[in-house]
Amino acid sequence: MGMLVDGKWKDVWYDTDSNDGRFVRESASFHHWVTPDGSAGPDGDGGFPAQAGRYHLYVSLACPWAHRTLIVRSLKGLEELIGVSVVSPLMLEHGWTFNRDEGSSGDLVADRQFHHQVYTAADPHYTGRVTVPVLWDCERQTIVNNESAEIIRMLGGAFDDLTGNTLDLYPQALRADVDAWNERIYPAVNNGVYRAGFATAQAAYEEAYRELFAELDHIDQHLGQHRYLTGDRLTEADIRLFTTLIRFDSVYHGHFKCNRQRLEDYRHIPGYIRDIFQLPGVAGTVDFNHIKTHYYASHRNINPTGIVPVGPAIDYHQAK
Ligand SMILES: N[C@@H](CCC(=O)N[C@@H](CS)C(=O)NCC(=O)O)C(=O)O
Repeated sequence: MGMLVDGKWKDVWYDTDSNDGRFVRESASFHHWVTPDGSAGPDGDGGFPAQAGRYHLYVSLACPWAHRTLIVRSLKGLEELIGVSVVSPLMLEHGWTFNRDEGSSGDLVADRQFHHQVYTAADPHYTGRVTVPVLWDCERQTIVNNESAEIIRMLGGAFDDLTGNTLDLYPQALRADVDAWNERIYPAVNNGVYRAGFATAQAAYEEAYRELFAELDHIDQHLGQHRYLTGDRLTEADIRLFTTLIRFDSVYHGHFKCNRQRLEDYRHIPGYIRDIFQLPGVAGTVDFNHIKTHYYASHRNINPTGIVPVGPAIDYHQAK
């Protein structure tokens, strides 16, 4: 685990000391946009037209942020257009690395050894964290974007003329509602589990824990009346929430001490998780071996033995 400083790898853990023991997630650094015709995206730059075979995703199957991009790639029928390289689940002194062990693919673009080499290929003087997901442009040999929220938005629309897929995960009429859910779910839930798990002070942990379960209670209540967050239509807000929920009972409940209760003990959340898990193309993106191995065996400051728990035994294929 570490970061790049002026293009050089440094093995350092997150700095929580300067924030009273709180984990503060760094913002992503690459914000270019793929657009249907290469015209300028929200960043104001153009030059990234949607084309089959041009873009490539670097993901970890363990990572909830990267998982969002795999689900949207699948739901939007982009498997043939956008390739994927899967890193090793272990993230240790070199950060994310490439190998071809169980479920990992190696770097299918340039056979690199370390994921940080993808970043220095884009910017030899890059300073910052080296994260997944990354959307790579094989033609310009650079990182288009490394923010999952933006990548799923692009995958959700930019390639529609090529695929003919019209599923709209950010429909105009629901945008305000989707934005509002995203805004409350990111700090309390998506990042909330990390704020609890990576806290290095009791008060910081408890603050995150309280906000997390208050929001989960709210969501459970809401799902008593609605199939999805914004009503009867699946949107990107559901996908963003799902990738945290599917990891919760296996990892966050124990490893990150988010243990007031399991999600399976809620009334409506278990059915919601299964609803999304069982949508065509979603279950194949979920890999509990990578998920559990990554968290329990990579964060040695939290779990020094690196032992990966065998359970829990939860069947997401069953109706609930
Ligand atoms: N804002 C980013 C966050 C991505 C992120 O933090 N990914 C984690 C994996 S779950 C990572 O690569 N961490 C490595 C690090 O922080 O050094 C996104 O949503 O794409």
